Amino acid sequence: MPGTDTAISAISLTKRYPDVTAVDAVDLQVRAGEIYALLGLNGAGKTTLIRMLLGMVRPTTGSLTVLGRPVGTGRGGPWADVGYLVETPAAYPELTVAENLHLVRRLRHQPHNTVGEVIERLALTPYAHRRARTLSLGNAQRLGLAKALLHHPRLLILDEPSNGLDPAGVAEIRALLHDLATQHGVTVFLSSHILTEVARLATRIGVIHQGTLRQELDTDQLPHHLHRRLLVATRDNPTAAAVLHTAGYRTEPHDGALTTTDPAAVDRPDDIATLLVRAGCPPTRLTVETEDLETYFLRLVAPDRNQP
Ligand SMILES: Nc1ncnc2c1ncn2[C@@H]1O[C@H](COP(=O)(O)OP(=O)(O)OP(=O)(O)O)[C@@H](O)[C@H]1O
Repeated sequence: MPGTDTAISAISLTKRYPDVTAVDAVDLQVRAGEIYALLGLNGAGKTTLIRMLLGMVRPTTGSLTVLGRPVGTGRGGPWADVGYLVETPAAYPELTVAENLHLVRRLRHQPHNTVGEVIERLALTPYAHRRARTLSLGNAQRLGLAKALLHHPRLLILDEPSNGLDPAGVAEIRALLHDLATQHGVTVFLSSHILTEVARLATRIGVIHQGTLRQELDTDQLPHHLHRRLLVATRDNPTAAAVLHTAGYRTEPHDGALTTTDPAAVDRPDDIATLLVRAGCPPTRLTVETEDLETYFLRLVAPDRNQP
């Protein structure tokens, strides 16, 4: 049984469609107060998993509790404490932003002033009296987030919340979600296909690929997972390679230089420099390169894909 500090608990959660297993035996525990990012390529199973969390899609097998309550498609779930945004949010197109929010407010039994507050919080003040159908994609997304947040939920479940936002909007939403989690104890579960973005926001990342959860990692451990290599160039690379080989380092030629992933070399480039200077082959270039986050992500989810 999940404890009270568990916001989401899924055990062997599976959704099979006739042609594809969209989510395949996923075990997931999200702790209260975490910002958990589900990361995956298009078609990985993110939306299906999120729809199951919200009771919009019935799992084929597996069990699921949200805020300690079993999720069914009927009434009586944890929904009063949950805010959500799934794909491009729907709004009444002929109603204004404020009117749309007042409708949600009445359904959620919230006081009148919550609408003004959430409009301000989501930087929607200039658009409050614009019809929803005239909003840009980014502002429609903001309206969707406003609807999700209006009733001060304890858990936010967001499918691609940065979808359609420009870089300033992405940064704003990131700051907002960070503030909700750290200052107000809100648990945030979100999906994304952009590792660089979630790496700046999430406390934990789950990588989903072809319906299975391939890896979970704490974001602060991310640097330890990135591949590193030492790149060294000299005026005579074949001789340098021979010197390093004799000293026990395996190198490979790369673009006018030599590279090695040997941790002893990557951690101590000064040793390599000393060795080469003593052999009369001083380095003209010596750098440690760290894999970028996107390359790491692709390596995790699609090792068979051609990478640059
Ligand atoms: N209602 C459905 N009927 C049949 N197959 C479906 C259905 N919904 C999703 N799928 C399939 O399940 C798989 C996972 O889809 P899903 O939408 O969950 O992925 P996703 O990670 O959210 O992708 P994206 O980033 O493109 O939104 C895909 O192969 C998709 O075609």
